[in-house]
Amino acid sequence: MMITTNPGAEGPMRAALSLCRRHIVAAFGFSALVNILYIAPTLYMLQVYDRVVPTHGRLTLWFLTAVLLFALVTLSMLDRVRTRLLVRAGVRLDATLAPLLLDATIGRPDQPVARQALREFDNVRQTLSGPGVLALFDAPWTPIYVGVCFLVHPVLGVVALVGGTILPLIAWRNEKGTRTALERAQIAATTSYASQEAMLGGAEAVRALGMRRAMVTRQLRYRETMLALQTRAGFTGGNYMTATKFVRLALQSLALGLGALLAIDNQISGGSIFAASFLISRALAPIEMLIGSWKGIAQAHGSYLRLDKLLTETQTAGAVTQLPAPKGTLRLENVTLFNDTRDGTIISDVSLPIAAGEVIAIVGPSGAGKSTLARIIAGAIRPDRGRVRIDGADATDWDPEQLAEHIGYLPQDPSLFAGTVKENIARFRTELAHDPAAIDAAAIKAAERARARELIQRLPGGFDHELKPGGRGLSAGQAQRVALARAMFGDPAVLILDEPNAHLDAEGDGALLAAIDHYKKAGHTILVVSHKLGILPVVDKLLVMRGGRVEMFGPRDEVLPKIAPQRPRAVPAAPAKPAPTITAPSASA
Ligand SMILES: Nc1ncnc2c1ncn2[C@@H]1O[C@H](COP(=O)(O)OP(=O)(O)OP(=O)(O)O)[C@@H](O)[C@H]1O
Repeated sequence: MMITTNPGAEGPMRAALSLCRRHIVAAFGFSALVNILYIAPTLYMLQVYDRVVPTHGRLTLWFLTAVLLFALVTLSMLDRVRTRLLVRAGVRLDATLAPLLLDATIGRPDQPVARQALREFDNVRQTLSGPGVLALFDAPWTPIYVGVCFLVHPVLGVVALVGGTILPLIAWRNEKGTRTALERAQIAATTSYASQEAMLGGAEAVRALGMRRAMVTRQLRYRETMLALQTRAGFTGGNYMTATKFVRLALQSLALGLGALLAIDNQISGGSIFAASFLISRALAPIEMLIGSWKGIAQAHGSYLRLDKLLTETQTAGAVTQLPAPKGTLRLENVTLFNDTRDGTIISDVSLPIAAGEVIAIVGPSGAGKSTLARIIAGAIRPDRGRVRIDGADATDWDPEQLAEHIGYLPQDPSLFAGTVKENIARFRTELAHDPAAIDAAAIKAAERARARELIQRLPGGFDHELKPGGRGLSAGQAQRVALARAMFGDPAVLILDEPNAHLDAEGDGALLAAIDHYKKAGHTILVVSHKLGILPVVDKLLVMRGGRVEMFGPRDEVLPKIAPQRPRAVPAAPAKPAPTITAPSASA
């Protein structure tokens, strides 16, 4: 079932939980039966002391024992069933939420909670079927046990009532005393794990640059913060746990003593002494268990809230109308992107018309915002203001996965993944149970379009060459050409290539130029971010960026003399040597 968020409606986590409501309600119902059966040993004890021992009734003892064993076997089975119901609820929750959470992690990789989302979710799922939740289900039975104590004798009832009042107070103090520390510890842990993951991603550079000890020290500092907060919460929780144990043991013993006094005065039977102590212990057990498991419950609750926020923020609208395949007309309207602190912009008010079939080179100095603009047009990030229109329709009106089929994007860092070269080129469509033969054919065609087929076939295993995590196993130039083939998979109407020739040799440069030329002739729209002149022969227009703004935009032959007056007038047909770089004029020029 699809979970969507409407303003004012229940959050996505709650909506998912409500899908498991039947399991949870059933587990609660079984808890009621379990708690009724927990009285069986007490009744057995009463009967043995008060009926069997005085009358020497062996047969009665056999009968009572048989009934008790039957009750205990039933209790164990019911206990097992309620635990299994909660585990099943967890599995169901996983089936509903794991795809949404994985999707959300891709949507917000900048957030530590997104990086740890599945770990946080596993925490919630395991807590759901853990002893803390069972204790929560048992807790409503505490007043009933206290009531039964009153039935044995009002004095013993008062002792149970004292325990039933003091322990929830301790539990409440425990919750108040540890909540903030636990929340902070959890956030510190999430940040620490996320930073560790990032460090491992750059482990090679860390080793080569002699940053090993420095990075370990920094990582330990994060852990220290996390440990200090966890220790503080642990100490506070431990104090309350000790107090709980003391109160329970003291009241249990007191009940024995008082019971003995009452028995001496012939107000209760001998068996009732032990029965009352047992009932008090049973009445207080869930509260004691709750205090003991509170850390886990509070952490799971924190995770629940963070995941709910993440899902609410990243959820895409439900079904959107399927639009026809675009021809490739682009229009940028006041596209603006703020920086992280939102006190400045990375892209400011960019408005551009790009006709279908045009080839645009985006140039400008480092940090001008070229890659960021390319990422926005490719749909990798959303602008904070303004819109990108494709064939007149706002890009956000498209189903992102459907739109991505019509956009080929080559990021600055090739971003290949563990898997075969073919799987990477085919954008892992093999995972979606599409026709494998058609995917193979499309992957080979894309490699041919990118002029990368020969290069791939020279690899061990060719198209089935396995890449390691992070796409390792190829040279930078090879990776770039495989990523170019991936961009061209499915002959998309729009191609956005960010520094496609950054790592290419002369052969690669030529191949790239031929590939772009082919797409241009076929009427595809192409945007190329580049510092190199090699692509100029196929370029129609130049977009010059500076400081996140459009500095110049127009036909190549009009813009080029203004930004590179030192260049020879004729545009080279193809670079014989490594291509020189395109430089925008300095701000003062
Ligand atoms: N992920 C990010 N988070 C925050 N700021 C970013 C991010 N990526 C880029 N920036 C900022 O955006 C600005 C533009 O960066 P961008 O990568 O778009 O420049 P560029 O013109 O492509 O540079 P280059 O030619 O060096 O690749 C930079 O000042 C950079 O600090």
